[in-house]
Amino acid sequence: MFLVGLTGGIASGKSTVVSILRELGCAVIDADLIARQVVRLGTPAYSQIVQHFGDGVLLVSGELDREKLGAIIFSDPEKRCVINSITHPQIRREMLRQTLWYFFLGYRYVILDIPLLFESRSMTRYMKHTMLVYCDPQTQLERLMRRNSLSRDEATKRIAAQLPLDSKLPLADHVIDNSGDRDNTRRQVLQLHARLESSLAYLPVRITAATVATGLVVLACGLLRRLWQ
Ligand SMILES: Nc1ncnc2c1ncn2[C@@H]1O[C@H](COP(=O)(O)OP(=O)(O)OP(=O)(O)O)[C@@H](O)[C@H]1O
Repeated sequence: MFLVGLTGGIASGKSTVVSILRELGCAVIDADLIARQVVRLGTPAYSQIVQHFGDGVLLVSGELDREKLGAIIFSDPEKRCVINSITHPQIRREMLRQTLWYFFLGYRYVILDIPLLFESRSMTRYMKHTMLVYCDPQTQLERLMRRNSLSRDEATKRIAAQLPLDSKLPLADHVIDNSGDRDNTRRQVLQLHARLESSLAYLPVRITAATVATGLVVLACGLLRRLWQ
């Protein structure tokens, strides 16, 4: 098995591409969803964040106020480090757990949907391939304005808060250009999926796992035989 990191920019079409991949039966791990799950009420990360930042970051329901936390992360690098040091290990652990699950289910490759893959850098080393969901700046702006009912100015500000999509192009192994219609995007996704499915890159991990498993079985059999003698 091998890992494929999927990324893009705000409103570039990541969810659209992920839903096509899921329709094709691909294994997709959603980093954003995991990031929300690890800070749910009652989780260890939730308790640590409340301990550190106080009740001021809570909603009346007792859940974390994600907007407030987002503002802290955005404006204060030191506090951002604290929040990351609390949440990142939990997020990685859950990603690893899901990856292993898909490995045991026999998937050849697993897609990790990580919106800030290239910004955070630490995850790229685990990816055999990276996939960028791209769309041209004008289309990105129009889609963001339409989807979030934003003015041109507001949408421009949100896009400017991220690395420009064009600067991510040279970092990606594969680019899905989502500037056109959905059928066009679907065709590109089908092509890439076929390429990844036919790749033999999944073999080394499978062979290593099979060798280790065989070794463990032989060892266990040897030990049992000794115990019986
Ligand atoms: N090829 C396309 N043609 C027309 N509209 C599209 C196309 N791809 C995506 N859209 C629309 O553009 C908007 C953004 O797409 P999507 O939600 O997939 O992007 P995203 O990268 O997941 O966004 P974000 O990370 O900001 O949540 C949505 O309203 C979606 O319906």
